[in-house]
Amino acid sequence: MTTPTSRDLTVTEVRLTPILVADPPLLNTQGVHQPYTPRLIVEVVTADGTTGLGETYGDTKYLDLARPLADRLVGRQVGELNRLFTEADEVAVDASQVSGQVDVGGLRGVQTADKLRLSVLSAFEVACLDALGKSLGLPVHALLGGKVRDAVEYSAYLFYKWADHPDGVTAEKDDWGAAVDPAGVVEQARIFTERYGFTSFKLKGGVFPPDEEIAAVRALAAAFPGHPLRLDPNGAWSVETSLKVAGELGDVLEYLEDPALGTPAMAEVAARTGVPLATNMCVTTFAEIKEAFTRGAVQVVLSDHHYWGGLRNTQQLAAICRTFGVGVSMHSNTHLGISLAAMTHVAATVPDLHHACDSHYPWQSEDVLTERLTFENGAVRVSDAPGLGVELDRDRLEVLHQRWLDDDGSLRDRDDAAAMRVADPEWVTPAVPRW
Ligand SMILES: O=C([O-])C(=O)C[C@H](O)[C@@H](O)C(=O)[O-]
Ligand SMILES: [Mg+2]
Repeated sequence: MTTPTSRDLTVTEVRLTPILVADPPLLNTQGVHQPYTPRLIVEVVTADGTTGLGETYGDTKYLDLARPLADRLVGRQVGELNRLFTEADEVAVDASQVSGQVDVGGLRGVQTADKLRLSVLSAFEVACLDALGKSLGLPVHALLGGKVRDAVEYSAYLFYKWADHPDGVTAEKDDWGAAVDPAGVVEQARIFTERYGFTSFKLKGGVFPPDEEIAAVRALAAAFPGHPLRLDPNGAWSVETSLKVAGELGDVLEYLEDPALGTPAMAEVAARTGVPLATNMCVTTFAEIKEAFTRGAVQVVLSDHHYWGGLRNTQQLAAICRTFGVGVSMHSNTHLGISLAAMTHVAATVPDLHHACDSHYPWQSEDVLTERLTFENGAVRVSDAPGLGVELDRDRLEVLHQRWLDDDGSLRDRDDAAAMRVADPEWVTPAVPRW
């Protein structure tokens, strides 16, 4: 009989490294992406020398919470995941950071103290699971109950886009070219299929008047007949505009994502169209589920382990969705490979995942991993290596952290409207509904 090796999984250190990563000039209803976007890399180190990795938003209000939460983790066992949540509840959130605030990109739904805590906590939970998995020799999906699929399908995340950031702005060059009309969107979709094999397409809308976006989706439908298509204007439309778009695109859309803002408007749209509605804006917290589901406001919830508070909460969300007959898939914000790995592990464990998940990863030319994750036929293979199955490139981390240190503060909080004002000084965040 073999004696189990004793491992000391006490957390001895939590390293927090804010970084700025290159982001192309992607357009959304708020404005344009900054040339560099903030992320926070979390490393949880245990007494047996294992390091677990996590990643979350890197804006100041997330960083301000991360330090007190990290301090509470030291001395705990990495397996004490439930306690993370009770500890987090005790960390105060500055009310001015949340009350009445639109989030940093204006795109992530309601702001609450709890959601802010959960967004930070998600990175700690993932890092603890990574450390635990590495130490036990088990992949994260096994710690979550095991995978039900070997690969997770993602969709091409199409954006209206300028060829370059505005003149005079320091930025990394990208090779995607511009996409500001239907032909440009179709060309971008072709590049996505050639490079990554995606077969579903989501267009980020709310940028141009709805007729132009309808034309772009029609052009996609003609170029990729029968492929699942989605359009997401981030709540930029009125109920009547949403219904007009649903009427014109109903035959080609897999779903319409957050056409109008908030549960009442979504419920009204849902009641008057047969096109399924998806959301990552009106249901982003457990508290919002009851009203939205009982009113039939959404047919697909796009989970996001960052703002739902980690991988296990994502599984709980999926179970609630299943109970109500609501579909589940995944939302994505500008993220790196650690989060893509985490998304892939949890997605692999969700039995009824019937839609390809979103991922911004192809837009992120920079990462902190020794090896980038890859898409094959539009899917990421589920790693069976211990933990998340990714490795930190400390030199890259240092370079991207140095960029954050060198920044004068103007890029440390994502602000798409401010980035737009560089090109158009008159730009103000559009009032909603915009159309
Ligand atoms: O609704 C969505 O899918 C998003 O908000 C994803 C991203 O935030 C995207 O819109 C962006 O970064 O411009
Ligand atoms: Mg969305």
